[in-house]
Amino acid sequence: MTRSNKPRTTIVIFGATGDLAKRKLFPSIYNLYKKGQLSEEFAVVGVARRPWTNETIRDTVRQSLQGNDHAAEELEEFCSHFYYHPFDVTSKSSYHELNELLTRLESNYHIPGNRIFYMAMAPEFFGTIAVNLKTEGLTDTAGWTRLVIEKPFGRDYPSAYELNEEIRQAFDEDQIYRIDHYLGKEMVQNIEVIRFANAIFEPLWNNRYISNIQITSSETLGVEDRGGYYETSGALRDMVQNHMLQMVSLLAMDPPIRLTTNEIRSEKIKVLRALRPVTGDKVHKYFVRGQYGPGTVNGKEVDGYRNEDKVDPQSHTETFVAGKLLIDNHRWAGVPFYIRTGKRMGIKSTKIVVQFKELPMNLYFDKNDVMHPNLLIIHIQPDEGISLVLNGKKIGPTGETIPVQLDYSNDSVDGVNTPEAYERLLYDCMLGDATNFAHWDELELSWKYVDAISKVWETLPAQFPNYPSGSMGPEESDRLLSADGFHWWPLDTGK
Ligand SMILES: NC(=O)C1=CN([C@@H]2O[C@H](COP(=O)(O)OP(=O)(O)OC[C@H]3O[C@@H](n4cnc5c(N)ncnc54)[C@H](OP(=O)(O)O)[C@@H]3O)[C@@H](O)[C@H]2O)C=CC1
Ligand SMILES: O=C1O[C@H](COP(=O)(O)O)[C@@H](O)[C@H](O)[C@H]1O
Repeated sequence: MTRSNKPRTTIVIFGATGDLAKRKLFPSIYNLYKKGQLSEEFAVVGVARRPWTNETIRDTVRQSLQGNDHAAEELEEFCSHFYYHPFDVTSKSSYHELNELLTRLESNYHIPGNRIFYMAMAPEFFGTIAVNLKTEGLTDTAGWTRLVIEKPFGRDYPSAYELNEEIRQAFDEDQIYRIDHYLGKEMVQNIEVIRFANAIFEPLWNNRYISNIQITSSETLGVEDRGGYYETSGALRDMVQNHMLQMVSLLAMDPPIRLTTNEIRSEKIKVLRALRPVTGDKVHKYFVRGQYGPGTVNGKEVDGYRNEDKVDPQSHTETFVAGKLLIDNHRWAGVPFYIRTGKRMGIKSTKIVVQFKELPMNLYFDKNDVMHPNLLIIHIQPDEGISLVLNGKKIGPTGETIPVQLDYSNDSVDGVNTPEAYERLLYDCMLGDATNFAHWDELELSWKYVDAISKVWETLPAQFPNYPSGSMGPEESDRLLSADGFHWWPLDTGK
């Protein structure tokens, strides 16, 4: 790896004492370090209110890496690059002191003023911090400065717009890296390759050959300790506005003319522009919401959502969403994209199933009434891979057809341990590659799409809870597909 692939950088983590930093960011930075993707000359500065010291943050980093395979000496060397700065987001002097620390570290580590500011604290501070970074001179360096913004980016279009305007006072669009961690997942990134590097798929990737596409992201966990946040969000804002619509865009976009950030983003944006808005009465026809009640998940009895910590016992917040999306363009007219996501479901799985249309005529009608449709399954997590379901001859004299499956699994490739989404995204940010981050135009369109749905849901209380924990969501979700003559493919299809 050449030096240009490992820019000398300081990473400033706002919210370094929090959960995200400990669970995702520290281990990701460590993995980059171990793989040699970080320059030896780097510094990480943790910022939060708690009166921690450099030693406290280094201890926390050590704890967060427990269970990782590492040599003690290597770990100590890694931790020595971590610094802590107690901070008040509204105090100018906090920014001045931080700037002094950064300047000192840049001199010690020969870092040419490259700074990543990572916003990992409550979203209400994102705008204030961004503006202060500019006004107090922290973006005024000899190198580049980039702002990484965690979700949620607003809670609807107006609040997202306001936040964006605030941030744009301080950073240009090309300096802003809005995280959608699904875009860092190995198999989400593979969607593009499967589509654009295989002659057998792209010619069929349209409404002549595909009957429907199903995207499921189901979780077995409930809201855990995030009840407070989730009450203001719900599954539509938490998962659909970002991760689910990002996957729809990647599946539906036209081939970009080049694999550059701008060309890819431009094609994804066209998909979001072509989404048929779901408004008024249509919301009940095209979207289903659910909330989990008590039940059994992985053999364990669990409470319903309304009994979770920091949740209103009468809450109308949805923990499940299924929807039918239509894309009004030549390629996709008439092809439903079904999405489904929920908490406390029977299985943890993110999967895409592309169902191809039937052949015009079934030559094997006397042996099989119905032929199994061809399926392309993209396994995103926890297993990573691709399956193709074809029809073959059943062994023996009957001449019947049976579905046969070709499987590729990332796990079966020797020595492959696919990087964590955060690891990949941090590295992209260091390299200045914003392809796998959300552009403002994508946020604008996706918020407007989901706002129309939440507007209707907010006016009409739901009959909650309407699915037991451990199930696959409310029955209406099945009816959404059966009304069109389809069904959700079981999540163990292609395993
Ligand atoms: N945790 C996760 O898995 C995920 C989190 N996110 C997003 O990441 C962000 C952080 O989440 P998470 O780590 O879970 O949150 P936590 O509540 O665990 O941490 C919040 C952090 O912000 C700091 N903080 C809070 N108020 C202030 C303040 N006034 N001045 C300075 N620091 C402050 C806290 O430290 P202190 O109390 O010491 O000041 C703490 O370090 C949120 O936007 C969240 O939505 C996104 C996806 C997943
Ligand atoms: O962004 C979020 O994603 C997680 C699910 O992520 P995954 O990588 O485990 O699929 C979800 O639990 C959380 O509520 C949401 O904020």
